[in-house]
Amino acid sequence: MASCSTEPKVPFSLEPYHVSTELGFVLPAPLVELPGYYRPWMEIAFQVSDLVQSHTLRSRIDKMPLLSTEYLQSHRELRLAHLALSAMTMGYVWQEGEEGTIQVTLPRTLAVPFWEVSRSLGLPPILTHADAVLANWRKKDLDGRNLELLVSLPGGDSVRGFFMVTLLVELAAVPALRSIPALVNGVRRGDGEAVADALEVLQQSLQDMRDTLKLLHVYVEPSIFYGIMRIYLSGWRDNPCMPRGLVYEGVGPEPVELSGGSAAQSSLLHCFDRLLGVQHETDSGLFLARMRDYMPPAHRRLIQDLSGEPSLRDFVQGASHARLGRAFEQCLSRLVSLRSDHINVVGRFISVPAGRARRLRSQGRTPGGPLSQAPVALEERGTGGSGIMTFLKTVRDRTRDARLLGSSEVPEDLNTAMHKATSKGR
Ligand code: HEM
Repeated sequence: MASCSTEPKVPFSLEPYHVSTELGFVLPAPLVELPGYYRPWMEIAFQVSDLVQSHTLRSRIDKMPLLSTEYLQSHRELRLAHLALSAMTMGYVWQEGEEGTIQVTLPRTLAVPFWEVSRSLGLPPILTHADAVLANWRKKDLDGRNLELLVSLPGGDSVRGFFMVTLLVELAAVPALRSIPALVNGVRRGDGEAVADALEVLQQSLQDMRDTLKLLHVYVEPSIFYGIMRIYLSGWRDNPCMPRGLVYEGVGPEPVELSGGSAAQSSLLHCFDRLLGVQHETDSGLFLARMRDYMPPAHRRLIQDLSGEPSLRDFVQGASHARLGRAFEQCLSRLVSLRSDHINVVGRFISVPAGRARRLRSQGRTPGGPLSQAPVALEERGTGGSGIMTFLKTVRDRTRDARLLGSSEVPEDLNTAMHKATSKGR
């Protein structure tokens, strides 16, 4: 957040940003059906996983009629259409694995409506976090206690586990999102008590997000994630299997490069970084900024607008308010821990199976089970296309760097550097 001394007249509110007080960034009550005209899409979308497994998805999509998008009217209709068309697109592109993509062109009957729906929503024509997680759920029972996915991809229960746990992480963050107006308005007014209260809510949400993230270890099987699911989340940018991108037939002759679906496209941590004054390094900052192009525009605008608010970090530093300082430091410390937990997840779900597959290949053996299907080109890369571990560790370390100088928990190397700097002048 930038420093700014003038106090705007209108209090900050989440109203303009499509953030629900109950569900945060999650789309409330997603539709489960489109008007009957769109049955040819929905019949295929609900069976993507089976059709890929029987290698018949491409031929089904090739025979699909070209439908007009003019009967899609509400935001929720467009979101369901985007989810359905994106799942079909991922299945179409990756049905034959990494070897079978070089010549792929997305057929007109899929490419044209997908392009139009994407343009109406301000989302890119590829599967995003906003599709697979935020708009891909429904209540299974009338009492709403069980949730299920609307549209799935190959990988069985692990796909369900992966998308559902990510959804639960989004829900765990809702109290923190709800406290953003109190936090921003508190800084504007110079009200240390109100800001400390809001930071304590953020701190608790970050802990709840950490606890929820652990569920991945229960509900997702690493070899299924690595060997089967991952390719269907992958995009056609920075991906050696599709170096030139994907041609959207009927849209234009040039291939288009787009990153795959990743929770790096979740708006949560982007907002928390802005609030807490975390500054990312150039390369990782550019990657994260690019991920914002994959978010619903209203959520992207929230992140942008938070950057224009007076700096919370400067406020805390200037306030000499013990509870406020503690709450701020705790938030950063939990955000660092959340990122460290996530690095462990990535180690278990990507680095370990990738290492095993590489070892077997170097011994001239073919990995068995789901690992035999793992895409080799993605070994060192995330589905969003990043070089994984360096990126994630840099992002985590820069979060740590945002801690306040003089904090008792400042890392040792920084203390040493400060000591050297201050003793020079003596
Ligand atoms: C099997 C589970 C997961 C794996 C293997 C995984 C993997 C990755 C990878 C490789 C990246 C680097 C960016 C890219 O290229 O996509 C990334 C980024 C990221 N992921 Fe995950 N992820 C998992 C689950 C989650 C969940 C459940 C969340 C929580 C919502 C999450 C949040 C993030 C965030 C926020 C980033 C951006 C980096 C940051 O801000 O620290 N991930 N993830």
